[in-house]
Amino acid sequence: MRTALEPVVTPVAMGRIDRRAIDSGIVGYRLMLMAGAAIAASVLRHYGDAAGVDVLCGPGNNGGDGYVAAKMLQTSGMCAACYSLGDPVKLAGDAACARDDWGDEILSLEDYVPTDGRVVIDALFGAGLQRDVEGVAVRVIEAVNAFDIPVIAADLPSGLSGESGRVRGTALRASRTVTFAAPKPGHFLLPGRDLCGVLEIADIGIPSRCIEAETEGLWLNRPPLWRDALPRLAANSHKYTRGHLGVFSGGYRQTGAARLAAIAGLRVGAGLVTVLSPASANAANAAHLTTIMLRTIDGGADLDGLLEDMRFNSFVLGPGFGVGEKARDFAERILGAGRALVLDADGITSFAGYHDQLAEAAAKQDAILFITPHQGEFARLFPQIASNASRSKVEQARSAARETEAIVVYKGADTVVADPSGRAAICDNAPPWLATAGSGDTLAGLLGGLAAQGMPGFEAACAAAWLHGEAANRAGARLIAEDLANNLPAFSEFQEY
Ligand SMILES: NC(=O)C1=CN([C@@H]2O[C@H](COP(=O)(O)OP(=O)(O)OC[C@H]3O[C@@H](n4cnc5c(N)ncnc54)[C@H](OP(=O)(O)O)[C@@H]3O)[C@@H](O)[C@H]2O)[C@@H](O)CC1
Ligand SMILES: Nc1ncnc2c1ncn2[C@@H]1O[C@H](COP(=O)(O)OP(=O)(O)O)[C@@H](O)[C@H]1O
Ligand SMILES: [K+]
Repeated sequence: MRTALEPVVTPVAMGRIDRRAIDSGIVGYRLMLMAGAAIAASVLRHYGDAAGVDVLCGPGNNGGDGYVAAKMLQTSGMCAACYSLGDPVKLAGDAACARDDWGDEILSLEDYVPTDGRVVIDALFGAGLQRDVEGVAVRVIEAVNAFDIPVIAADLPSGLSGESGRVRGTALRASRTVTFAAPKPGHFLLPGRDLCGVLEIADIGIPSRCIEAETEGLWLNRPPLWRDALPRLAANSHKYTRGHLGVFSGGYRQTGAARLAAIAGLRVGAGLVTVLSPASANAANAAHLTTIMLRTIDGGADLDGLLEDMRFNSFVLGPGFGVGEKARDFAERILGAGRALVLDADGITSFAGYHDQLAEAAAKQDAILFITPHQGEFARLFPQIASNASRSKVEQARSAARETEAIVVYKGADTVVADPSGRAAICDNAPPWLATAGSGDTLAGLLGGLAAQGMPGFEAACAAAWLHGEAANRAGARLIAEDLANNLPAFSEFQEY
């Protein structure tokens, strides 16, 4: 069985999905019963021998899920207590039904005290969190966090924005989070991912057609998103049909980054890889290269000569290259010649303040531009987008992609890939030991190598980011960047993933 795509939906889109399901004849309260049942099942599965469960219920439907879970746990023999934020008489709609079905005492949240041996169900706020948490909710959230007891969050840990993964004032730290129908960006974007603990996605009976109808081009970055676009070898493939990647080297003291990128590009399948080096760095490069070729490129005229060879179809520019006019000039010549360019590191910083010039170059016929900024580089190239903290990392990456006609790989533990059409994917497979010198250079090389093989841009960027994380997982925690290329999985491994 081939696993399906995994859409990620914003809380606003989730509201539309709920409405579609209800309009198609599914009773809204039935969805809440299923949601509460999924939370109760998780408590029983993981904390079935707890002394009891304290359910913290908010003023909306998230609170409703809490009352349903409390009732089910009580029915199954577990001691359950409900605490309400605000007057439970004011609950409306499905949440009021859930309160009535609970039918037992409801205590005030003011009176809640964390107790050792008991489990907490956090049903204060979910998708409807609109502003910073305040008052008694803050006090309770901080008390629970300090007490270190198991917390199962309904939909989202309270205080976490499902849209951006950011904290609104304060947020609970959950052991597990049970969300419904589809995950939200805040489950994967930092710090949200850390606050959710283990994520469970419960099927509450919403038909997949309702989810698909509201999917807004955002997915979890997993092989089903790009495996069909991976380069495939034919019996008559030869090295030139697999593409020729050129990687620019820095000066003689900055050559290692280019070689890391070059070896990754070769290992991921480019037919040929050449390090393009200033004459001053040729000796350093030559001393370390075997399969990878070396060519001197000092100035624009050398590069124009090289670009006459159409077999050079993909380039990496930036790692160790140096910041300045030369990087801008080289990037513009490559894009002007209609090639794929991975602009990384110093290449990105060189365009700080020259962002329009980059967009103009990327719009050239046949050019494909990838930019792979980490947070600091992103802020340098897109200061206005980065300073708008109300927008999620996904929205920031999408804006950057639109503005520069580029495929943006906005790096970090929660790398986001976005293309100018608005498609985006969030990575969640990168281990923290990937934060090591040279790891970004390797990612640039992987991407350059996939682009050399003609893989479409968005898919190539998603595949490169996922393979990078997977290689790091396989290499293990003592990883150094040199290990990444040797730990790449074979494509055949997940073609049936
Ligand atoms: N829809 C469905 O079919 C299904 C939905 N389900 C569940 O519903 C949840 C969404 O429910 P929801 O939309 O009622 O929002 P919810 O998270 O309860 O919060 C809204 C309440 O909180 C209040 N409030 C907000 N921020 C606040 C703050 N900072 N400080 C204080 N108060 C604040 C806000 O007050 P207001 O802003 O109106 O003053 C309002 O009263 C979703 O996460 C899932 O668990 C499941 O049952 C499956 C079926
Ligand atoms: N905490 C982390 N967890 C997972 N991946 C990380 C983490 N920190 C960084 N990374 C990844 O490691 C790479 C680092 O790239 P970069 O910052 O350019 O480093 P360098 O310039 O040293 O190569 C990026 O792919 C980034 O997504
Ligand atoms: K919650």
